[in-house]
Amino acid sequence: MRTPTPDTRTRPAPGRLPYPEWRFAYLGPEGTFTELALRSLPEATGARLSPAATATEALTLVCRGAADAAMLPVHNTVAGVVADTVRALAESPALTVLREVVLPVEFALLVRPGTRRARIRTVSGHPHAGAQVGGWLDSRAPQARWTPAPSNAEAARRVRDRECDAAVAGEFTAAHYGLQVLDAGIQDTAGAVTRFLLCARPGRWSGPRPAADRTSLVGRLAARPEEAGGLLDGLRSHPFLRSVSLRTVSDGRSGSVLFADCPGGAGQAATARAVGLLRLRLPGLRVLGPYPSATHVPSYERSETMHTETAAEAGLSAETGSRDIARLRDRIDSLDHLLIGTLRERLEASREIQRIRTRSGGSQVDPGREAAVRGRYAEELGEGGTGVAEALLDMCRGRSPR
Ligand SMILES: O=C(O)C(=O)C[C@]1(C(=O)O)C=C[C@@H](O)C=C1
Repeated sequence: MRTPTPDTRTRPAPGRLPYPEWRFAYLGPEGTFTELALRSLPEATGARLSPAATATEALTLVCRGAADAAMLPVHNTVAGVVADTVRALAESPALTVLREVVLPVEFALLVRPGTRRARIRTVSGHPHAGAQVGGWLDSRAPQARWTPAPSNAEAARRVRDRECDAAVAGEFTAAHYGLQVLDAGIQDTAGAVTRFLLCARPGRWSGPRPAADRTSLVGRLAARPEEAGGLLDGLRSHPFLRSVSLRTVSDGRSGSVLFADCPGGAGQAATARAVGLLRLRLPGLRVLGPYPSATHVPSYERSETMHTETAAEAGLSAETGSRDIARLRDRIDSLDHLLIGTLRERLEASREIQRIRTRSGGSQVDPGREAAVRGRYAEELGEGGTGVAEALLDMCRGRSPR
């Protein structure tokens, strides 16, 4: 399958320009798969799109208010997590994810017109592209030396400017840089897809709440990359985290960065439990989302308050005194997530018992059992425990007996 070429000159019908003033950053320069991913969103139609040289630069534009959202590649089914993106997300002040886009990716070898394969000495591309065409290059251009670039389109730019002989990029990238497609479909594995995330500052988008069915987390770990594996194994075996995908990359220094994907969004008990537990164990993690996965494609409306915030306000935290409070509140938020998830589960179990009992003619209430529940809470939590037990029982069976 060929990747479609985006026509940057085409303007859609006026009816398809609901948010013409949106400003998007993306991993550029022009001609990246990330640009394709961004252009696949209806919101990008007619909006101002700004290529950024790196993931960090794209997120900085968002944090400073110079862009409303940034599209970045985050994962590829063959090459894994995009380390630059995950590191940049971990370094950025609070951001969230609005949307996910998934695109099939196929690669071509691009050269200046007339270059023969035997004359290629240097080949460049994003490390992820390199990981997907390594076998092809070894067998078809073994003399070529690989030099990584921040993006495939940047590699194409380097070929155009004679800094390099060939680039591994999408076929559509050739037209942007006056290059020729020497070989197409050079990926070693068919059917690879890349996942992209549209990242924005929280609270800047309003409108209908889409069906958010995925929540991600990102953050720095104290563990060194070689220790991170053991840490992840421990987490993966926890019953709350069985359906959570956990991946780490090196932070480029001595530590690691974790990227986690949880199925489910706000209001789902299992997600709340998983998010709460992860943040409790790894307090440095930040929640991205929840957001609709690529199978759900809703539209967003921009918040009225969007332009009232200044760049100075963007992501800059308050002074030291409030930092401790913020940290502790983070912990409380994690604990509340956990509690809420657990409470929902308790509610379901309790209601099920009551249904079973009343269906067979019994009473909804079991005073003996309630006394035991009250006793346990009083014993474990002291005086306040009785009130907690009472509130719990009221919630689970309704408000009547005391
Ligand atoms: O354990 C039961 O029999 C329940 O029905 C559950 C439960 C509870 O939520 O703990 C709720 C109502 C009963 O009066 C007693 C206890």
